[in-house]
Amino acid sequence: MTVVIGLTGGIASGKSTVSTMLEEIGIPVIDADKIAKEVVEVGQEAYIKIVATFGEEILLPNGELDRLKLGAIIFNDAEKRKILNNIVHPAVRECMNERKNRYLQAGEEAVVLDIPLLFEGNLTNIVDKVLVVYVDEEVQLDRLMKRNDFTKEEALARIHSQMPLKEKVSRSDEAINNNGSLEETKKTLMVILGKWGIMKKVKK
Ligand SMILES: CC(C)(COP(=O)(O)OP(=O)(O)OC[C@H]1O[C@@H](n2cnc3c(N)ncnc32)[C@H](O)[C@@H]1O)[C@@H](O)C(=O)NCCC(=O)NCCS
Ligand SMILES: Nc1ncnc2c1ncn2[C@@H]1O[C@H](COP(=O)(O)OP(=O)(O)OP(=O)(O)O)[C@@H](O)[C@H]1O
Repeated sequence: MTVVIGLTGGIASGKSTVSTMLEEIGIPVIDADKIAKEVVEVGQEAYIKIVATFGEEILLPNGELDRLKLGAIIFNDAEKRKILNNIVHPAVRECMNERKNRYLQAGEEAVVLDIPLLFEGNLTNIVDKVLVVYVDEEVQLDRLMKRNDFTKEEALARIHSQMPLKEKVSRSDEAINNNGSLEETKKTLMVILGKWGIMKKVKK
């Protein structure tokens, strides 16, 4: 039986970093952020709905979504965020499910669904185990500001649009503290996979 792992955390807490480690050891990862970008490409159903709802002012001159502009709107307005989520999330869920089923049919030992909003979107029922990657808020703020070149205000708006990380940790099966080095994070990850019995067929 394939173990379906839901990997989640907060913005810039280190999910992609852990995803890369999982891929390196041969465990397939389905990335919700990547799919959320695919389903809003020009001409897709979700794209058309977004333009109809938010107006053409959220487009770049080439017709693609201006993600910075749309982000500035939805991370500062809970109602508008809900509207965008209701457009994008059903398409993301459908696509993730299709890909997950393909891995199940292929008989993979484990498959990871990297979903930033696993708890917020009530998606814990589609996974067997929940793994949360967490950091302290100062570390999160610092890494997010550096990675995206955000002001403190922009970064905090994004952090506060999500469920507090402490709550995610308390609802997880296992959690990785990613305040330290990448080596420490990898070590914790390997211990957790071992606990879940996911080591046997994994390529080293
Ligand atoms: C608002 C958008 C255009 C901003 O794009 P941008 O390129 O700046 O960010 P990106 O998509 O890479 O997301 C970065 C991180 O932001 C956080 N985030 C994204 N959307 C949301 C949301 N609706 N609510 C809370 N946090 C979110 C996640 O932690 C995510 O990992 C984009 O995030 C979006 O379309 N969001 C709605 C879809 C969504 O919920 N995606 C996330 C998981 S499916
Ligand atoms: N242990 C670490 N030490 C130092 N920097 C780190 C560590 N882990 C992650 N980072 C850096 O912190 C930033 C955020 O990490 P990452 O992109 O993996 O987070 P994420 O949770 O996937 O973010 P998002 O929710 O935005 O997709 C990146 O710039 C990454 O290189």
